[in-house]
Amino acid sequence: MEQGLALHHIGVRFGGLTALDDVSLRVPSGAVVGVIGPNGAGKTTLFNVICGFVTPDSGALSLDGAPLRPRPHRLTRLGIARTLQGTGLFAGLTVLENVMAGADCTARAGFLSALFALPGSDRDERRLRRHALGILDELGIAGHAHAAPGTLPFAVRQRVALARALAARPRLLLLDEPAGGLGATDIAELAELIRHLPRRDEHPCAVLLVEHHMDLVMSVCDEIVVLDFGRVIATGAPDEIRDAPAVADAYLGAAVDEESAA
Ligand SMILES: Nc1ncnc2c1ncn2[C@@H]1O[C@H](COP(=O)(O)OP(=O)(O)OP(=O)(O)O)[C@@H](O)[C@H]1O
Repeated sequence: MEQGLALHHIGVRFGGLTALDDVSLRVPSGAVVGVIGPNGAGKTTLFNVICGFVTPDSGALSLDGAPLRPRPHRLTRLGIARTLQGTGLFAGLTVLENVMAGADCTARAGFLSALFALPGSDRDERRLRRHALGILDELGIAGHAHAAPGTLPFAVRQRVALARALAARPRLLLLDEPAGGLGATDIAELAELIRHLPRRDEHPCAVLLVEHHMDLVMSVCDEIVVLDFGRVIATGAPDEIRDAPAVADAYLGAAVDEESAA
């Protein structure tokens, strides 16, 4: 049986506009797969299909060979976690509490009862706290556990958002433009972190990365899928994608369009 996520011939239309057209791709367990493409190519729509925010008009998804009908509130239970553009952290909670809140549904019940000091929740809370601290430590930000997210630099907040997603012990992590707003050093560190995710000692997870930042995608992905006008125009290893004429054409076309619009 094929392990991992697969999209089979996905089509999405918004009125008369075809946002995704016959898109197929795989994210095998243990792999980092990138989705790139010029503005409007369909990357966010693809992400939204996998998260269940957008229901495809045609095609199907599968997880470990079984049919998958994603719903945003059930993703965690399926072993899928995501980070969104921006960090989306809870401003009123500490870093540690934010990460504890990302744990799975059973644990989250523990977290909520702990938050409201319900009886019998101490053991759950200690277990959750240990788990969350372990992830903060793994991501090199344990020193910020008791800080309010708003007091921290953006790059650290991004890591907290990643830690919160990992707290749910996902087998697949969806990253939506994680390099947005980061400088070159932060991006290099993020690349190292992403490469580490499928090799974690506990709970290794595959990654689907939707990203504009080409250097990051080229340096972390095992495979890259290139979208243009909603269609897959190339799939391959970073070296193959870098040299593919269709990819250069798509980006060049987009650059020319932007220039003439300006
Ligand atoms: N909810 C929507 N209703 C109508 N059209 C939409 C909707 N969402 C996206 N589109 C259109 O679908 C196409 C694909 O958009 P999408 O946001 O998926 O592209 P993208 O590759 O993520 O672009 P960017 O890199 O600019 O974020 C675009 O033409 C966009 O205008």
